[in-house]
Amino acid sequence: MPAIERELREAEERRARRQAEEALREREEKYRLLFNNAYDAIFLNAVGEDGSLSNFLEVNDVACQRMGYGREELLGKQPCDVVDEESAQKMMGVMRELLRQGHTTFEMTLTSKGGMRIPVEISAHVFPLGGSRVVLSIARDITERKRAEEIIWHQAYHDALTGLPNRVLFKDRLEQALAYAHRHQQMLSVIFLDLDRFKTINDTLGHSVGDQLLQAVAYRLTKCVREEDTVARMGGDEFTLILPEVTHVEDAAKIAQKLIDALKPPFYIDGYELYTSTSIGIAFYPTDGEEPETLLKNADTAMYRAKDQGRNNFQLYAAEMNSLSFERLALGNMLRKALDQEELLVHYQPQVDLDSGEIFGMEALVRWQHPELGLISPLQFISLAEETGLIGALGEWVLRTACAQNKAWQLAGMPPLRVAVNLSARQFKHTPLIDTVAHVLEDTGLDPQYLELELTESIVAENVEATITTLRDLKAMGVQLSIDDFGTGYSSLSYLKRFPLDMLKIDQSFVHHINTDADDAAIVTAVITLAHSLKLKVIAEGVQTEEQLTFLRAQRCDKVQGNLFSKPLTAEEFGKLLHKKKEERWDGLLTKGVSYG
Ligand SMILES: Nc1nc2c(ncn2[C@@H]2O[C@@H]3COP(=O)(O)O[C@H]4[C@@H](O)[C@H](n5cnc6c(=O)[nH]c(N)nc65)O[C@@H]4COP(=O)(O)O[C@H]3[C@H]2O)c(=O)[nH]1
Repeated sequence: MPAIERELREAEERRARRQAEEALREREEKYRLLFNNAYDAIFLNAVGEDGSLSNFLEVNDVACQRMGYGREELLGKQPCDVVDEESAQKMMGVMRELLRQGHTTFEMTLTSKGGMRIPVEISAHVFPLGGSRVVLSIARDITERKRAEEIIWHQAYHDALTGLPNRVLFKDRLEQALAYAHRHQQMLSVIFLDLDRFKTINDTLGHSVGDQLLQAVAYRLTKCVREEDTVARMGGDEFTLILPEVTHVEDAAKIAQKLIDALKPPFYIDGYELYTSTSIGIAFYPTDGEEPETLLKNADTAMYRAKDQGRNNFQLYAAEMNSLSFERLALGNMLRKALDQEELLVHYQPQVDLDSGEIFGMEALVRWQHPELGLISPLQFISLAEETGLIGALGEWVLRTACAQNKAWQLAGMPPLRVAVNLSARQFKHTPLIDTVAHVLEDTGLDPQYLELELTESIVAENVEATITTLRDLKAMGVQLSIDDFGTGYSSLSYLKRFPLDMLKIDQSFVHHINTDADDAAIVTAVITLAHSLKLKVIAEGVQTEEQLTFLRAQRCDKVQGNLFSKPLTAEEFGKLLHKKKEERWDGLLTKGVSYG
């Protein structure tokens, strides 16, 4: 081919190549323009062998802008780095579907660099590219749509005036709460509340004032309950509450009282000082019904009973519970005051060593001297103190009083004795026991060896490992430890070996019948033998007769306590007894069977 012709052809080829390259660049430019100016964020990822997604291979400008990242920065990330935890989990399920079908659409939430959550609808497709597979994801920002959906949802399920859940949402929540309570075998209570004489306010002062009052009432009601409780407005002046996980009837009664009290202070609306009160009905799952409708109906019935009773009170659907619950509620409030107003006192019951015949210690027993009701037994108020959370303060008060009194006797020249103080199960579990005991011993100056803590079987059997740790800490302090009411509870002897105990206390219910009931006698004998084999001392409580004492001595019981020797005494009486007994032994008593006190 002539040179000129070759040159022309080559020039033509170069021109064609340039044109093709130009066309390719233009096309690429167009695609890039489209890619970067699309309304949606676009991401490209490779799919690994195991179906996982690679780092972003490509992202458009919109993706960078919305997510607040620079391009290079975003390219270094994986999808799971830019979504919240819930979305990350969702993506795993979605990936399976995507790889199976080749495409899918789903909603999730992206997290921007600044931590902002961006709800998006993702449309994802899988394509083959260069021998492997890639996923192209187009993410449409649906913030506005979500907001609109939320507003619509809120309007459908909430009361427009107060913003509280409405009847529909209340029913839905109640159904869910009932299903949960059923699964976990828990109680649940439904409260129905109606404002007293609301109609009068509405009719005389107008709807605007009425509406504002309802809003203010709604606000006060929600302040009385926990976040997981539901307060709803059923319409008019009727409100309902769901209290999940109420463990005692008294808990619901207490909240009802709180609601009543919350509405007592005046409301200031449009220059008026308004007073309202409420009548409340309470129904419980499962005792008063298992269906939402039944529970609501029964709470409503109880509410009408409260109205009949003169308004401004609450009633339980099961009428027989009312007096009990009121009584305990009132007593709980009184107990709180009793602690402040020093109506509590400690009595001391001597404990006698059967070898020496001497008083070796005393049990501290709390008493409540109520100004009108008289002396109230601890059996009545200890459980109440546990339920109301007062046990921590009460227990510490008893411990401090008993230790201080014991130290005072020692300083007065009495032979040093050991004071035994009861610990309740809740006190053991829920209060910083070790710190409390250490502080009390330090403050009172009592040598730890003169303090004994009496635990019940239920304490030690409940959480063995935690109990062992606590008991070891107490023991390390030098405190004595005993098990109270032995034999009444869990009858598992296996733990005895594992606990650092000093003494075992035989419950008085066995002691009472040791001379008449062969079984009780056999149990007492067995317990003494067992305790001795574990190197524990045994004390029998509730010893009332000489026959019982004779039996216990024959069985080699170490120590005794009971009305045969002395009933629990005031601190003053006990001091006098110590004075009197300072020189004497209790042998005479033991052999002659004379009782003191
Ligand atoms: N029938 C009869 N009873 C006798 C005799 N000897 C003693 N008792 C009574 O038996 C109870 C012995 O105390 P407990 O088993 O620890 O049983 C105590 C203890 O579990 C609890 N308790 C008392 N004070 C406290 C305290 O400060 N804290 C805690 N957590 N519980 C306490 O209340 C329970 C009852 O205490 P109390 O009514 O003082 O009743 C005392 C005592 O008065 C007797 O010969 N015959």
